[in-house]
Amino acid sequence: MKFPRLDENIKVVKIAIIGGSGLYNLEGLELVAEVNPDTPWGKPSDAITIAKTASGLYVAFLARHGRGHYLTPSEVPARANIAALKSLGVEVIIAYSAVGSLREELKPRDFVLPSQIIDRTKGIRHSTFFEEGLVAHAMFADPFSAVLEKRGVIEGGDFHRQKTLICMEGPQFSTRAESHMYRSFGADLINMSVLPEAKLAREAEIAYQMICMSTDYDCWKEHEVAVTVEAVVANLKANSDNAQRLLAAILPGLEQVVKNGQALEGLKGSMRFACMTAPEKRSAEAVKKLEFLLPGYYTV
Ligand SMILES: CSC[C@H]1O[C@H](OP(=O)(O)O)[C@H](O)[C@@H]1O
Ligand SMILES: Nc1ncnc2[nH]cnc12
Repeated sequence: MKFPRLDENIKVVKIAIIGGSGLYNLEGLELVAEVNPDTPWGKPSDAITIAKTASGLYVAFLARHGRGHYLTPSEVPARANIAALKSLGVEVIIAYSAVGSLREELKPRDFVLPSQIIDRTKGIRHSTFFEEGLVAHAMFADPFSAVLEKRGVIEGGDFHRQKTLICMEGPQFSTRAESHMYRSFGADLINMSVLPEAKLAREAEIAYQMICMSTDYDCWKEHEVAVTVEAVVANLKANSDNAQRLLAAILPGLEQVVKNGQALEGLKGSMRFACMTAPEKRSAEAVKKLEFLLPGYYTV
């Protein structure tokens, strides 16, 4: 399908959805444009589609692994994805992810809102916008947006809440010994995608929440078959209507939060003060790149 480029009628797109494994398109909304912006960190995973909601707001959709799933979790150009969304005006990202469950009570096809993250990626992913002459340290103690919970955007009993998500490198799944170790760490869920996406959203001052769809019990259950892609995909397919319904249910709350200017509570301006590098020591090249993301923050 062909769409017009983002035009002057669409001035700003404040809400974005990142689709993970099995979720490659937005359904039920009128698609009005498609963009594929260049950023100082390259091109995003795929073209970004823009849809219009019933109340006239615009929503961007980006497939994390590309439509057709051609990027491994480690190859996802997370900096370009976040920078491209920011350049459209995005203030809130809802990111979907297929996850393994490390707890009996988090059953396959359940939806889970994680509140914490443990990093088990291996340092091979670009995980910051601040490097090479411009140093900043973002707060990340609470990695997901408090505003979305506080303002009742994501409410109701359909979710497990307050769970810890561990992010592994992949693309291979874990060994049984690793799966047991992650449980002993206190992790409840496992995926390969929340990092560096969540860190970069924080650096870009975008409110970010991941919605996890449990697809398997990984491999910690000694006498049960270990996770396979077939099992993950079967549960994702069975659950795709629920995922789209859930999105439709939270969109009005998201729209309210952005309309009321509440999305960036506690975030807006935070990266100005997180910068450590003295103005005269800032690399011109780094400042130029950061100007794309946070205009006016670091220019001297
Ligand atoms: C298809 S199983 C492993 C794969 O699924 C998850 O992807 P996403 O988070 O984009 O839904 C997981 O993180 C792995 O990348
Ligand atoms: N068991 C698992 N490990 C890592 N990522 C996953 N995504 C879905 N299931 C997973």
